[in-house]
Amino acid sequence: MKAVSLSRYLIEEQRAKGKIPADLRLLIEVVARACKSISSAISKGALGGVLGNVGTINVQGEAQKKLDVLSNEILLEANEWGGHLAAIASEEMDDPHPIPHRYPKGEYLLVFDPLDGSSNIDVNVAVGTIFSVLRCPEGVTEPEPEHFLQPGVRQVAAGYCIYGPSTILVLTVGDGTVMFTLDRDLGSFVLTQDSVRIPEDTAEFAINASNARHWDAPVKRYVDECLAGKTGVRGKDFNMRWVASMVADVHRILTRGGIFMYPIDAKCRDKGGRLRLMYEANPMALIIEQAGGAAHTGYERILDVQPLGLHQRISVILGSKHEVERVALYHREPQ
Ligand SMILES: O=P(O)(O)OC[C@H]1O[C@](O)(COP(=O)(O)O)[C@@H](O)[C@@H]1O
Ligand SMILES: [Mg+2]
Ligand SMILES: [Mg+2]
Repeated sequence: MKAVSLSRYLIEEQRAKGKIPADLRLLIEVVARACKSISSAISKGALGGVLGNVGTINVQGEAQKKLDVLSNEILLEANEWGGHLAAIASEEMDDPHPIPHRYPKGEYLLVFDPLDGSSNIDVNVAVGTIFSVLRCPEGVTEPEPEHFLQPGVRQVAAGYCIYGPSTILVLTVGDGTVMFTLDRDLGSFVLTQDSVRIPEDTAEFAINASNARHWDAPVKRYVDECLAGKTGVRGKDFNMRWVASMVADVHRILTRGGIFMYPIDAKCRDKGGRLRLMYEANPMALIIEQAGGAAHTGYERILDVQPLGLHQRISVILGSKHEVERVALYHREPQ
């Protein structure tokens, strides 16, 4: 069977379902091209001089890694001349980046986490890029931060690229979730999984257990019940995994099911949570829902949250549907 490249897939989707306008297709292709460059830089490791810190602090107050900065530059450079965008926002930039020579029809807003899982770069563990595409509101010529503040349901596309043993691009345009693997010999992303489906049940959970003493009661109850295994109320043993790269933890869930939690807790309550709404929670929530999973804060569906800030943080509980529903139920029940 002939390999289906990302470009061919997008063109066929555009023709068959009219789902992907030409501008959006080109925008996704530009992002994918940038991800190939990031993948290449990462694979060089110490030989490419890309490990370690730069010595600067980003808008989140976190030390920037050389690869955070480089990935951001690669994505900016690729997209600012693409002509399909009105503005770009990133984890690594305080404010939106305007497009210098905006094509009159540049009607999209691109938001990204250029390098997710930064703490794993120097130890050679999988990292990734997460992106979200929104429509620029009608009549807006110079987008301001407020124009990005649209609930996740309004995303027209979302995806991530994981740089692991292989480089895989996962994409949704709101019509299912698909995966492409980078063929380094051909230099192109090739479709390797159509219609990704997450099993509704699971016996695997992911949470940073070092925060256990800060957790709220519903999360503690859920994890305690998993840990009790066969002898507890769940009547089955659970496995636990935590990569500390959201892309890698989400990728495992898309591949074999599971639940991922970075819930709001006493430690991060004043910030609203740990993970970022616009370029981590929202794109991942769309990808997960489009694969039959669920994504919740514990109190509401992530995609329904009205963002209040570009770099807003939020509680995240996502993955196998029945497990996410169970955690949400524990949040509703009186403790
Ligand atoms: O350090 P912790 O608590 O394990 O947090 C890990 C989480 O932080 C993140 O690395 C944050 O992403 P960035 O590297 O883009 O800041 C997530 O990918 C991951 O789920
Ligand atoms: Mg991240
Ligand atoms: Mg990051």
